[in-house]
Amino acid sequence: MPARIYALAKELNLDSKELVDIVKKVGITGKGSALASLTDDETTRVREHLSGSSQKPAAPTATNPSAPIGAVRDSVVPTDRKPVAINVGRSRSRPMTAKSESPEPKPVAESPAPVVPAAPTGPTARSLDDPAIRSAMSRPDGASVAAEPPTSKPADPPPAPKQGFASRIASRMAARKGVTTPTEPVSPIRRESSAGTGKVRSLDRPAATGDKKSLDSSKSKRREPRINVKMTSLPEVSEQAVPKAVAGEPKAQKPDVKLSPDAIAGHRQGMRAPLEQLAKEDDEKKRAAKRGGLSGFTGEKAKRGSVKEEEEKPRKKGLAGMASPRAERGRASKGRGRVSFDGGGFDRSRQYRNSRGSRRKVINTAAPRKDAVVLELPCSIRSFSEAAGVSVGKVLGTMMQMGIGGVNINSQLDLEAAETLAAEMELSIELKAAETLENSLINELEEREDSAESLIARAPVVTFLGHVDHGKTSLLDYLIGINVVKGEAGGITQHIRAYEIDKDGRKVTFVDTPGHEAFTEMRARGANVTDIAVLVVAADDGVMPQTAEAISHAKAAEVPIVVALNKIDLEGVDENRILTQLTEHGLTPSEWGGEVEVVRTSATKGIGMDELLETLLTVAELNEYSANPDREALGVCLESAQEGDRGVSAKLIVQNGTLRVGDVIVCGNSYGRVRAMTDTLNNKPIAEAGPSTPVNVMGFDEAPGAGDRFHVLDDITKAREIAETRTHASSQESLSGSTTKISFDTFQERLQDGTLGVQADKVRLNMIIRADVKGSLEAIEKELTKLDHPEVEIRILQKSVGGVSLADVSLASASDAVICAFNVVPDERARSLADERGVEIRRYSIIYKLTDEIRLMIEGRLKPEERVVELGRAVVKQVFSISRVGAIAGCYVVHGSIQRGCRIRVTRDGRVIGDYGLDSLKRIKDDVKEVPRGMECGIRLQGFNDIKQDDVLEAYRIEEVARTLD
Ligand SMILES: Nc1nc2c(ncn2[C@@H]2O[C@H](COP(=O)(O)OP(=O)(O)OP(=O)(O)O)[C@@H](O)[C@H]2O)c(=O)[nH]1
Repeated sequence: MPARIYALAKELNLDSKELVDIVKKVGITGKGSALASLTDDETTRVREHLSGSSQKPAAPTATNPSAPIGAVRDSVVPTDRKPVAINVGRSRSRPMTAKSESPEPKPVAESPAPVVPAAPTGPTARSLDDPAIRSAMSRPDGASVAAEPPTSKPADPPPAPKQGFASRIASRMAARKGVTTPTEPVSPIRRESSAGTGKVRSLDRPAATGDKKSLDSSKSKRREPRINVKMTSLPEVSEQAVPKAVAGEPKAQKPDVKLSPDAIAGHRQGMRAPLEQLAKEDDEKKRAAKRGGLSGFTGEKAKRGSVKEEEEKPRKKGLAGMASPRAERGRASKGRGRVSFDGGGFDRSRQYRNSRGSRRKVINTAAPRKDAVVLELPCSIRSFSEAAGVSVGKVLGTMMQMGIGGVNINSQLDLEAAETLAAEMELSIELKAAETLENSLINELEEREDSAESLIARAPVVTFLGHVDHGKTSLLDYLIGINVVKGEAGGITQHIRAYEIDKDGRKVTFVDTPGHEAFTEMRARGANVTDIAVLVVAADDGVMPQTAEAISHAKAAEVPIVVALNKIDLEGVDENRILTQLTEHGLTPSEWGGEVEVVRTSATKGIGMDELLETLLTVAELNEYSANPDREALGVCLESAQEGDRGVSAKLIVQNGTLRVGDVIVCGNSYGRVRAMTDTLNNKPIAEAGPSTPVNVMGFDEAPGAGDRFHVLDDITKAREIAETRTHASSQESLSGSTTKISFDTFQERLQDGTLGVQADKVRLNMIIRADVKGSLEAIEKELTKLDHPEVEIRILQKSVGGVSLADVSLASASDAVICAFNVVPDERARSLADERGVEIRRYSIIYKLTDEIRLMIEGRLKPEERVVELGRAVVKQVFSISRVGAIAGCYVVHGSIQRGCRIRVTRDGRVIGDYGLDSLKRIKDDVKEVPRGMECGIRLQGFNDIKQDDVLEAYRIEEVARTLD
C-alpha cells in the first residue's frame, strides 16, 4: 500500500524533510514533498537503505558494511536529481498549540562520520528493530550518530573532530588574537561547584573522564571551539570584616542638618538645593548645546527664540487643541528651560502686573511640586493639580498661556492633554490608563494559555482564495455537495460562506470568500481565521491580479498554501506556464522542488477532489491544529445581517472553546445572550459549537461588524459595559477624525446651521447606502473611496444594514442625497414618500454596477475641463491711434488664423506682456469672422491700447471638455 513520506518519517522517528532527502539519495525521483506517496517497493528500498543493506555501489555499506547508519547516509553519492528541500509541514506559530516543533535536522555533511570508533562487528544487514539503529535514528538533533559498539569500548582516542567552515574561521580568529584554542573540549562550569567551595574554576580544566562525561565531550567536540579565558581566583575574605556590635553602644544617628526657615520657604516655592541647582544648570547647558548647534546662540537666546516661535503659532481653542501642537510645545518647552524660576528663587510666572502696572511678588504657599507624578487617566484638572502638587490656578494659568480657554477645575484631561500640560509645566509625569473591563476581561481571555492536556485536535479552517470566476464556489459546492453557484447574483460570490464538512470522520471547515476586487477587505478577514489557504487558479487563465493579491493575503497570514489548479478539464491548458507563474510569485510547486502542493482539479467533472481533501487533511495533520473545547468560546464574526423580525443574525466561527445557547457574548460594539444557534450548512438548530465550527448566532442587540472578535463572558452587565465603552470610543474616534459618517440628527442640525453645504470649488455628492450585510457596506464604501477626485467629495450620510426606511428618504430629500439600496428594497411608505419628494432610490445587486453608475454620475457633475486651442499668430506691422476708438493694430497673419471671439496673448521681445479679449477684427473696413494666414487685418483689443509695432499677437480659444475621473 502506498505510504506518505511524512507517515513513514513518523514511523521511523525521522524528520519528514530528512526522509525526503534520503528518498532522493536512494534514487527515487519526483518525491519532493513530505506529502508525496511511496510505493511498497520504494518504501522497502528506503528501509533497506536505512538499515544499511542497500547494495548501491557508491554506498559505504558496500565497502564498510559495519559502518553505522550516520556514516552510511553521509557518504551516499548524490543522484543526478535536482536538490529538493521540502517541508510541507510548515508549522505556524499559534498560541493555542502547545506542542513543540521538531528540531531542524543538522546538515548531513556535518555528521561526525570520522569520529566513529572501532567498527562494531555484527551482521551486515541490520534490522530496524536493532536498538542501536533506533537510537541512532531517534537522536533529537537529527544527526546521524555512531552506533554504540555493543561490546568493547573504543580502543584508540577518537581523532580530532572535523572542523566546519564556521569553526575554522573561529579558530583562526582566535589564533590571530593570540588566544589559545583548546584541543580538548571544555566542560561547562557548574554553578554549585564554585558556589560550594568558594573557589572560581578555571575554564580550561580538562574534561573529566567517565562514560557520561565522555559522551558530553564527544558532543562538545562538534561545537565550535571556545575561547579559553583564565580567571584569577577571588581574594580570600576575612571573616572579621564586619565588626560585631558592642552591647550597650548607642545607635548610629543620622547627621543633624538644620534647614533655615528661608531654605524651607524657598523649597516650597520651587527653589532647589545648591547641588540640584547646579545639576539643573548643567542640564540646561547640555540641552541648549544639543538643541541649537548654532555657534554663538546661547541658551538664553535659544530660550527666547523658542518662546517667540511658540507665541507666533496660532493655537486651537479647547482641550482638543492641545493635542495637535503637543509635540512642538513639548520640544519648545524642553528647549525653553524653566522660565518660571529665576535666580532669586521667586516664581517669575507668578509676578504679574496689578491694575497700576507695578509688579508685585507673591509667595507661593502651595505644596512643593513633585517631580514624578503618577496619574490615572482620564482625570480632572483638580486631580492633575493635586497629583502634581501645583495649584489649580497655576494649571489653569498655564492652559491659558497655551491658548486653551473655556476650561475649569472639573474639566477632564485625556492622555494627550495631560501629557502636553505636563510637558509645558516641566513635570515628569507617569500616565496610567484606567483599568477597564476590556483590559481585565477581554485581554485575559485572549492571552490565557491552555494547558497541553486540555488541547484536542481540531478541524482545519480552509479558505478558498483566488481570482473571480476561477471556480472557488464550484469547488466548495462539489466538496459539500450543494450548488450555490447558480443562485448567486451575477455569478459572483458576495458573501463569506463557511461550512464544516466531514470526510471519513475527519472534519474540515471551509470558508468561501468573494472573488471580486470589491471584497478585498472581506477576503483579508477570511484569510485571518484561516489555517490553510487553497489558492484556486483556473488552468485556462493562470495567475491573475486578484490571484497575486490572494497570495499576498495568504502569505501575510503565514498559512500553508495549497494550489488547486482548477478547470483542468479544459482543452489546451498549459500547466507549465501556470507553474512558472506560481514560482514567480514565490510558490514553487513541490514537483519542482518547492514546498507548495499543486492539485489538479475540475469542479465540474469532479477530478482531483479526493486528492484535494486528502492533501488538506494531511497538511492539517502535519500542523497539528488543536484547541481546548472546555473553555469560554472566542472567535471571529464573519458577517452579520438584520433579519427582519428575527433580529440580528451573525455568522461566527469559533476558534477556541465551545459556544453554547444561553452564553453571554460580546462582539465588537454589540452584545447579547445567544438565543439560538443554527449550523451554516442546513440551518438546523444546534445547542453548542466547538472549535473551528462556523455557526449562525441569534441574540445580538445590533449587527456586529465583519471581522470583529467575539468573547463569551459570565455576566451580561459586563458584556453591556464593554460594548458601550467600545461604542463610545468609536463614536469619539469618528467625531475627532475627518469621517463623513453623520447621524440623521447631527446632519439635520448641521444643515440648519449652515455648516453643511456645497463648498465653493467642490462638488459634493451625498449618499445614503443601505445593504443586506455589513460586509457589502464596507466593500461599497471601499470602492467609493477609489473614486477620489480633488473636485468631488462623496459623502456617505448614512450607511446601515437593512431596507430603505422613511427616515432615509426624508434625510435624502433634505440633503439632496441619492439612496443606494444594495440587495435590499424600500418599504412601501418609504417608496411613496420618495415618489412624492422626487428622491432617487437606486437598486443594485452587483457592486461594480453601483460604482460604475456613481462614476458616471460624478463625471456628469464635474466641471468641464478647459482646454486651450491655439488658433494662429499675427505680427503688428503698424499701429493706428483713432480718437474715441483707441489703438488699432494693422497686422499680418503669419500662422493659422485669427478668429472673432478669440483671446489674444500679446508678446513683445519674446515675453508675454498681456492677455486680452479680441474686441474687433476687420479687413479693410469690414468686420470679419476670420482672417486666414497670409492676409492683413485690423485688430483692436479689449482694454489695451499700448500696442506697438513688431508685437506678436497669439490667438487662442478656450474649449470646455467633459472630464472623466481617470
Ligand atoms: N470547465 C470548467 N468550468 C468550471 C470549473 N470550475 C468552475 N467552472 C465554471 O467557472 C465559472 C465560475 O465559477 P465560480 O465557482 O462561480 O467561480 P468563483 O471563483 O467562485 O467566482 P466568484 O464567486 O465570483 O469569486 C462557473 O461558470 C463554473 O461553472 C471547472 O473545473 N471546469
